[in-house]
Amino acid sequence: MISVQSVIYTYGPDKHLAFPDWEVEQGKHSLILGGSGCGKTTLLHLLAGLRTPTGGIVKTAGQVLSELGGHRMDVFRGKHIGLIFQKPHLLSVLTVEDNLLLAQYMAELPQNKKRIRDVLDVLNLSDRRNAKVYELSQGEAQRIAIARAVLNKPKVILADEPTASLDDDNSEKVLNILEEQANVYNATLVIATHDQRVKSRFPHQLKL
Ligand SMILES: Nc1ncnc2c1ncn2[C@@H]1O[C@H](COP(=O)(O)OP(=O)(O)OP(=O)(O)O)[C@@H](O)[C@H]1O
Repeated sequence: MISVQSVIYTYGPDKHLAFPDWEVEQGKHSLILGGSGCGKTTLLHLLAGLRTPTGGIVKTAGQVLSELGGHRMDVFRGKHIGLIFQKPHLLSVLTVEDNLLLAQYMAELPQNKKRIRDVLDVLNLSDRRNAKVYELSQGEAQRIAIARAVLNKPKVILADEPTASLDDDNSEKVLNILEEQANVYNATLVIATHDQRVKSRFPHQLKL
């Protein structure tokens, strides 16, 4: 579950963002919508604990994030929050498997190659396990980023414009996988987007 109460974020003297109060129950899916510059990415960063609000309370996976700091926040994020960005942000010189091992390590979880194989299987990416990331297509790399986001069975999945750079086919695939994976783990799924192809699929929406 996530919730945002009286949250403001200040980038500087001239840039104050105020967010409406908002809640998404455990296992539900929602979109964050709004024009360019309205604060969609900022809100996702607040929900992921990548930024600290100037005021108000952000709860993600039932945890008030301001109660966690530094290293504890990093481990909490690694264990309970799956993050997907517009670009995959994988380490391109490493193999797919090594990128996923790194995600387990960062969350202080034991190395579990079987779990990695299982996730890659589900996403139809088993044959790419030993490929270097720079050898992947854009669509494959985005699906690996989803594999990494769901690897540690997070309670919340946050995706920032996950389909922006994809064609219709890959966009459809990525949305199906995101929804399926969120359902399998009963994770709360939040997608920030202005992609029309995404808007029509999710009735629960926050407009900024
Ligand atoms: N690091 C920063 N320093 C100062 N201002 C920033 C910074 N990051 C974002 N902003 C400003 O904060 C506002 C919200 O930015 P944000 O990236 O959250 O919007 P967005 O809705 O995700 O936009 P887009 O759809 O174009 O990606 C914008 O006006 C932006 O210029």
